[in-house]
Amino acid sequence: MSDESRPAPAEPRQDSRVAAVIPAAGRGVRLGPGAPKALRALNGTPILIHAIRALAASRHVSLVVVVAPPDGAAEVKSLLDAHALPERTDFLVVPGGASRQESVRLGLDALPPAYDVVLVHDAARPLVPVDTVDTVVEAVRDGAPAVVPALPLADTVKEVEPAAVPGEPEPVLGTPVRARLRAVQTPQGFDRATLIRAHETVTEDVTDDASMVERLGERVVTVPGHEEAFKVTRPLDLVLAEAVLTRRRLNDGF
Ligand SMILES: Nc1ccn([C@@H]2O[C@H](COP(=O)(O)OP(=O)(O)OP(=O)(O)O)[C@@H](O)[C@H]2O)c(=O)n1
Ligand SMILES: C[C@](O)(CO)[C@H](O)COP(=O)(O)O
Repeated sequence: MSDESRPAPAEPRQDSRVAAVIPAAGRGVRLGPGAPKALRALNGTPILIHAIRALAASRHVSLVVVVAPPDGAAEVKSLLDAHALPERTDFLVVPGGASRQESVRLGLDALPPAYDVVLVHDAARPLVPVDTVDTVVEAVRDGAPAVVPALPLADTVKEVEPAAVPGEPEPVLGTPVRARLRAVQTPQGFDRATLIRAHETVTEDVTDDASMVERLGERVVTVPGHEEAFKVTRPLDLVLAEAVLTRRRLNDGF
């Protein structure tokens, strides 16, 4: 985008209303057979309920839009009724789509007009601390059109030529400088109009919402992520999530 056609930098939006869209429609194939991942239990409570509570814990978030498995909206509504959630937060449930991108778009379609800041948060990141949520909101309110929580990498990363057959050796093409790399998490926070424009414009498959905004040529910034905001993807992640909850209980003294 040329400098002339690029929109002026966003103004701070301190009084903006904040909604969270929680895509929860994935199957959880990498977690192994069973119910859709968001509906599986973590210490006896569905992963989705942990994620909703984590977002609703932020005093900034006044609406949570849950994007349910395509045939699971009624079940998710019952789950929300059955679990204690903050009364100051409104909830909507919509059915999701075949990809994360489509599910997020369906969640955005359901957003009432009053909300001008949108967080997109994976149900699969049930333990994100409220301070991380608040940091993302504050950065958007301070004028960033797109904000991602990010952490430095512990591993060295190689670019490879992916093998046609999984498990076969893969030629290494290069080693990006690790100090310049970040692993990004959710919630990712957006100026609503920017995120909607990104979803209307970008048709390629991407793995997060911020990369759609990057493709518009808009500014995306990072804020510090948190190690407890990890994504429950494989079975070992559930073990880690249970350990984190145990540590929190011990730290809280009950
Ligand atoms: N069609 C889809 C696919 C994914 N998601 C959501 O996007 C988030 C991140 O996706 P991921 O962790 O990859 O979940 P799954 O797609 O369920 O995992 P897998 O690839 O192992 O099946 C999850 O909260 C998931 O529910 C979604 O709402 N709709
Ligand atoms: C959005 C995300 O959580 C950022 O790290 C991630 O890209 C989701 O990827 P997935 O393949 O859908 O798990």
